[in-house]
Amino acid sequence: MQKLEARNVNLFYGEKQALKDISLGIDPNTVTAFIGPSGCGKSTFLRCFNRMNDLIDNVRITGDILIDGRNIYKSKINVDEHRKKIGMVFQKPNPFPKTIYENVAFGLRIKGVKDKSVLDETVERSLRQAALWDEVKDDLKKSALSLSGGQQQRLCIARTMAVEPSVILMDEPASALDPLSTAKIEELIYELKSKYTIVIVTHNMQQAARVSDKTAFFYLGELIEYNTTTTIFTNPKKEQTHNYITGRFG
Ligand SMILES: Nc1ncnc2c1ncn2[C@@H]1O[C@H](COP(=O)(O)OP(=O)(O)OP(=O)(O)O)[C@@H](O)[C@H]1O
Repeated sequence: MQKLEARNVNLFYGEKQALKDISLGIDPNTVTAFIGPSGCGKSTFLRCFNRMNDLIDNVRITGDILIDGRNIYKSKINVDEHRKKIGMVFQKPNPFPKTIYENVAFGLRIKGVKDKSVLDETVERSLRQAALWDEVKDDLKKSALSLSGGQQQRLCIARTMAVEPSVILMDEPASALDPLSTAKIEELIYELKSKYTIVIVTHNMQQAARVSDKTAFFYLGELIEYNTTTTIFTNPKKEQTHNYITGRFG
């Protein structure tokens, strides 16, 4: 079964249609990149998968979004419960002004977990998965805000993983980072797909080519082409995709 599926999704901000009849399926344990010029709807589409667009006024969505075969817009699901299954990492690292430890433990504390050994284990496991443990293990009581931007972003990934989502959505997770931190995030994305299904919005085409299995190219709210990343970058079927990846627009 596909992990994520969109069927004929249309999205309107007021009168303005931002997504036009988008259908696509994403297999579990893969990395999928959404690419396309600014304003083409990549982030809007990404936000459909955790119902984050619900938080924006005047948004109307038609069509179906399925996660593990379950329609998340139609069935009577608990949206908060659902969002917990879907982790999200944003463009700018957004750690809480708390200690490194408390950032990672946050989701569990909200769930009511109080057992210190459970919290300790989860914090360590999540920081290891986010390839940050060795850098911070002696500083867990320090403020998360004392970390570098790249470390803060890995901390946010650890915080996301601590609550064990099955899907991680990433909206330009490395665009605010230096090349070394970007490389670390890319390595991490590659490793994480054994456990998670990852969808990443990126402006960086080399990044899409490096980390993703499949790539979806969007233009003016339409999904123009969706295929294996190798095909999109070496043998695209549509002229618009070809023009975009060769830098003729966008
Ligand atoms: N909250 C909003 N209210 C109204 N219109 C919006 C809102 N968010 C996005 N839009 C519009 O929807 C369209 C798609 O925007 P979106 O941010 O999804 O594109 P994008 O491809 O992710 O762009 P970028 O690469 O610049 O982040 C744009 O025309 C944008 O102006």
